[in-house]
Amino acid sequence: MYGFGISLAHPGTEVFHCGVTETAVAEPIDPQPTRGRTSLLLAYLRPHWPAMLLGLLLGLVANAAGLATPLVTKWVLDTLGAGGSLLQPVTVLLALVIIGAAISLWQWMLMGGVAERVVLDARSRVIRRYFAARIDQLAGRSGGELVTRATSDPGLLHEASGSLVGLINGAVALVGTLVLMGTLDLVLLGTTLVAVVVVAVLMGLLLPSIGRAQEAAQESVGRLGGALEGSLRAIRTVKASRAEQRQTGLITRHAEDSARHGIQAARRAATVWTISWTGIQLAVIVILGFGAARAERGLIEVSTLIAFLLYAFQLMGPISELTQNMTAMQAGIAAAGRLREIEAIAVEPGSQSTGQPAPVPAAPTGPVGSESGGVVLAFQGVSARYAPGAAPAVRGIDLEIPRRGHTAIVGPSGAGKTTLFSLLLRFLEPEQGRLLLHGRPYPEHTPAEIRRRLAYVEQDAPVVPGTIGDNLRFTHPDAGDEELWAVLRAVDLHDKVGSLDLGLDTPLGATTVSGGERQRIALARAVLRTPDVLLLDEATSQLDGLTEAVVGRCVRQRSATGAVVTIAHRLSTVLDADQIVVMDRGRIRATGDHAALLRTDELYRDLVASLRIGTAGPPAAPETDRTTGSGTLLVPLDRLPQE
Ligand SMILES: Nc1ncnc2c1ncn2[C@@H]1O[C@H](COP(=O)(O)OP(=O)(O)OP(=O)(O)O)[C@@H](O)[C@H]1O
Repeated sequence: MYGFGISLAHPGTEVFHCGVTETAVAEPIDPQPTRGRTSLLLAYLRPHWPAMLLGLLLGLVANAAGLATPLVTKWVLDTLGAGGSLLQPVTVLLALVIIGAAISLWQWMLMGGVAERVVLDARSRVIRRYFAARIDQLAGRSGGELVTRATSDPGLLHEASGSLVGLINGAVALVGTLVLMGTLDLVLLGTTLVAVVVVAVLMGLLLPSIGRAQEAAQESVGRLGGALEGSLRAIRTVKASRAEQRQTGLITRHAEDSARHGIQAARRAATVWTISWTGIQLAVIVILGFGAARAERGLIEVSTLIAFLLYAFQLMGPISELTQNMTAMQAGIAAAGRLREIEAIAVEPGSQSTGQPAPVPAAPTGPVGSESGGVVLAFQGVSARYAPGAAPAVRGIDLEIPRRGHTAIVGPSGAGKTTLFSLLLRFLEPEQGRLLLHGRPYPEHTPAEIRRRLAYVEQDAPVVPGTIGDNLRFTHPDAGDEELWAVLRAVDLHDKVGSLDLGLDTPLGATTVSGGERQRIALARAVLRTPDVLLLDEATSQLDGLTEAVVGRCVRQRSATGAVVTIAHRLSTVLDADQIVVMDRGRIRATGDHAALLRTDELYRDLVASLRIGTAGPPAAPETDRTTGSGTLLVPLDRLPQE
């Protein structure tokens, strides 16, 4: 009946990867002191206190009905012995049973609802926090581990949510039972107390170790999630490296660890229960022997002995309740500690991670500020690093992006090109210097205000879950079908999508489109209502000629009326640029156009050579010094499943 689910828990052992320092909320959580950790659990329960209070009251009433039952049974027996009418005592007995059952049912349903709402609250808070978090706070953690925190850990609060009410109810029922036993016969009570104390001591010794084993099991589940998610994401590499067995063994070991700790917890729980039951049963036998002897000597009535035995049998109820709720509370406390770690993740300025979603800022009505002249974005003496103490990723960057035209950033791997984009998108804050948008310093804008003026195409061009239409509308959910077809035309996907049975409603799995098509879908999303600046991190994998031509066309069209900044890996892109920025070891080494840089900058000449970009020769298939980190996916869009 009272199972010990292999439940959950995880001490807050993980250390935060804490990047930039501006936030005050990323304090590490001390996982140890139990009192402090209990308050973490209480924080999740607090919003539900009115329902919990009602649950407690209902539980106490049901307890009272249960406690009165043996006494009324004695009344029935005494009336029977005296030859009186049984109508009244039997009616009271029946009423007690029915009222007790009805109230227990109500309490059960009420607390079940509370438990679900506690879990929902916790899950919603974690999800909100993830999407409000600063990129650097999530980047250092495994995706699987983060998913476990949103799915499995809040589930552990389910049982724990009723544990406080259960503990109070159980304690009241235990004390009430003992007191009523005392009113019946003190000698028999003494015998019972010995059994209760033995059981309590054993439980006190074993229960904490059950909690610890459950925590260890949950930690292993978290590691399992992290390793599994990472390996599945790299499944092509895993298979190409013939590492299936190795990965299976590695990940299964986490599952085995979890099972080992779970089995430990189950064994200890079984021991506790066996000892408790046996202890109470032995006590009942002793009470029966003692009681019979006392009844024989006329020291107590037989009806008193029967009532006492009924209480003795009932004792297991509150003891079970206490044990079960203490176990659930241990698991809940550990889960609350893990969830609190997530709540301590630093969020971006202006985000509302704990309340309702942030209000959508007003649509841009045009360039902000006129003081910036022809410059849309500017870096002024910017230095940045990814973690305190790490080497700066970029240093002393001074750069202006004109309102119109194409700026291409080139440089060897690790030169800091992507870091410039991270700073522009406010994924990373500068340590020194400042950035300006339309002449206004970045801190005067929220990240959302800045990002709504930038369109960004990631190098890997990930598709988001959903249909082709969902992907295109991701930035502007209100875009109409006409707008979508227009951008599909712009990236030459119009015919292909048009030939699909479901058209824009075709589901788009990340593994069902080729790398080039993914790039074009991402580009289409970015050029739909393109704002002031298009940021394009060019794919390094060899893309098909059509995609390259489409990208070049979009860049040219866009740069005629607005600003385009590319991290360039292709001849055509570099040649097209109005301004080329050469980066090396975190610094801007030279700026100019292709011809000027070829004349003046040795590194640029080397880069050109390594890309086989000849001033005379035809565009070559680029060979780059970067790896893309993404596999090229080989099923073309026109062969997507038609449903
Ligand atoms: N998330 C990160 N955490 C810590 N260091 C990082 C992170 N991202 C980049 N770096 C470091 O910052 C420096 C600049 O990296 P960045 O990614 O900007 O270079 P890049 O020119 O874009 O290189 P690539 O062409 O290989 O992508 C490198 O030394 C890199 O190791």
